[in-house]
Amino acid sequence: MTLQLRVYVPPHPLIKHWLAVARDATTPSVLFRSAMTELGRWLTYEAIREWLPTMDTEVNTPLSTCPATFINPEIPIAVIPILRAGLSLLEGAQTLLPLSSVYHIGVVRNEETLEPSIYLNKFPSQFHSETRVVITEPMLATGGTIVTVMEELTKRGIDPAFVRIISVVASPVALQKLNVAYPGLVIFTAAIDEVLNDKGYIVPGLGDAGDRTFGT
Ligand SMILES: O=P(O)(O)OC[C@H]1O[C@H](OP(=O)(O)OP(=O)(O)O)[C@H](O)[C@@H]1O
Ligand SMILES: O=c1cc[nH]c(=O)[nH]1
Ligand SMILES: [Mg+2]
Repeated sequence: MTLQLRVYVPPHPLIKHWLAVARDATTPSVLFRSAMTELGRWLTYEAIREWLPTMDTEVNTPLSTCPATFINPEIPIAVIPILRAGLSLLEGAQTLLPLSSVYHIGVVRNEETLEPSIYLNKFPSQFHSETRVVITEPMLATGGTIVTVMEELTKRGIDPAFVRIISVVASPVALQKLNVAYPGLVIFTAAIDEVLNDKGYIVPGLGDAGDRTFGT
C-alpha cells in the first residue's frame, strides 16, 4: 500500500469564522489570541475523531448493565506546541485532551535564509512507542520548521502514523515537503493558501502568527 499525506480542511462554520477573525489585519492581539484558541479547539476536535484510543467495557447504570466506551488512559497522549506561534493553539487543544503531556520545542526561522533552528527542546530521550502526538503549528510555510520537528520526534521513537498536525494556514510547498518525508501524516488545517512570497510568508495568510499572538 502506498502511503499518502492526508490533509483535511474541515468545513465547519466556527473554523471559518475564527479564521476570518485571525486573517483580518485590524484584529488586535487580544482578539487574535481568542481566535487562535478557538481554532485550536475546533481543529483538535476534528483531528481526534477516530484517532483517540478508546476501550470498550461495561458500566452499571442505575437500572441495568450497559456497554460503554472510555478513552484508554494507558496510551500516552503528547501535545507538541512549536514555539512561539504554536502556543496560540495549545489551550484549545489541551481542553480536549486534559490527560495529555505537553512537550515544548522552540524553533525560529532565519529571516534571510528561512532555515529553521532549534533553541529549546523539552522532548524526552525516548517516547513510549504507542504515544499519540498532536503538533500545534499554525503556519506551514516552506515546511522547514515542521519537518525539523518531525525529525526530532521520529528519532525519539514516535511513529508518524500516530501524529496529527493542527495548523491554521498551510502552503502547498510545505504539504509537498511533508508528503515526501512523512507520507503517512495527517494534517488538519483551517485553510490552504497557494502563494509563498519571497520572504517566506504565506499570502494571503494571516501575517506573522508569533508576533500577532504576543503583540511584538
Ligand atoms: O514552514 P516554515 O517556513 O518553516 O515557517 C513556519 C514557521 O515560521 C514561523 O515561526 P517564526 O520563525 O516566525 O517563529 P515564531 O513562531 O517565534 O514567530 C511560524 O510560527 C512557523 O513556526
Ligand atoms: O506567513 C507566515 C509564514 C511563516 N510564519 C508566519 O508566522 N507567517
Ligand atoms: Mg514569527
